[in-house]
Amino acid sequence: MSEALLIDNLSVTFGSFKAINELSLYIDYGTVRAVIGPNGAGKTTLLDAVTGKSPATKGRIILDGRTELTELKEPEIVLAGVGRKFQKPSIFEALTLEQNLALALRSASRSSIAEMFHRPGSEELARIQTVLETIGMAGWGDRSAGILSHGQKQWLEIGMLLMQEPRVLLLDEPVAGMSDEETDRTAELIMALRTPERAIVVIEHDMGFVERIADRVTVLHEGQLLVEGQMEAVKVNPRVVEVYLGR
Ligand SMILES: Nc1ncnc2c1ncn2[C@@H]1O[C@H](COP(=O)(O)OP(=O)(O)OP(=O)(O)O)[C@@H](O)[C@H]1O
Repeated sequence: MSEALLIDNLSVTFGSFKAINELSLYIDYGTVRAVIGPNGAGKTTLLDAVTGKSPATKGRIILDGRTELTELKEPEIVLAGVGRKFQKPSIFEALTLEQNLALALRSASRSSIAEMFHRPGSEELARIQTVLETIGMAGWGDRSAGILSHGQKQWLEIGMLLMQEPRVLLLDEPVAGMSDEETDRTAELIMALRTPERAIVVIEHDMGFVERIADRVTVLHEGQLLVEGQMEAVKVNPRVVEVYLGR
């Protein structure tokens, strides 16, 4: 099987500054990859390049062995199978969970506001129920998203991504601001989302969380790959301790 995501000699430049500097890595289906590193290492920029938010200056980003993402626009990248969760949830608090999930199905194609009031068909309703179960919120479909806790809002947003059935799921600091219990549940959710048809990439500063979920860890430093491997080896690597963990 092809890699879910192949990053090949990627550079992203802002003016004369190289936020990503000739970076190569690949991520297999069925795995969770954590991307760690100090502030400014280029982690968010890497996700921005994958999703088309920041254009690559050089290099290739290949989805599923065939789709060159650097040639696509942001909505096309979503439709190609890349879902991204930003740190701050972008749910609609005035709508119910079900309406949020229904909307997520159409938002990638940038439909009109009128779509908000479209009534979902039976197939769509079934998908919404499955997603609500996956995120541990079965039976909550008709509740307002505005009443959710911080953690629940994050899970709803992950649910909104799942409506698109992404092959690559990108999560930017998914447990920032969460309680220990919410963090535990998020780790369980991510493990449940790790299927053979999907790859998950997580940027995170919570090393305990990374240790629990990551099959492999990529350490970035100044836009380049510092070290890659399993967390047990990465966390005792002297270079990683020097630039990141030991600080
Ligand atoms: N749009 C932009 N214009 C100019 N510089 C940028 C832009 N986006 C990011 N940078 C710079 O690129 C570098 C990498 O930033 P990035 O946000 O990718 O780091 P990070 O590893 O995600 O850091 P953090 O852990 O703080 O989120 C930083 O020096 C940042 O200031």
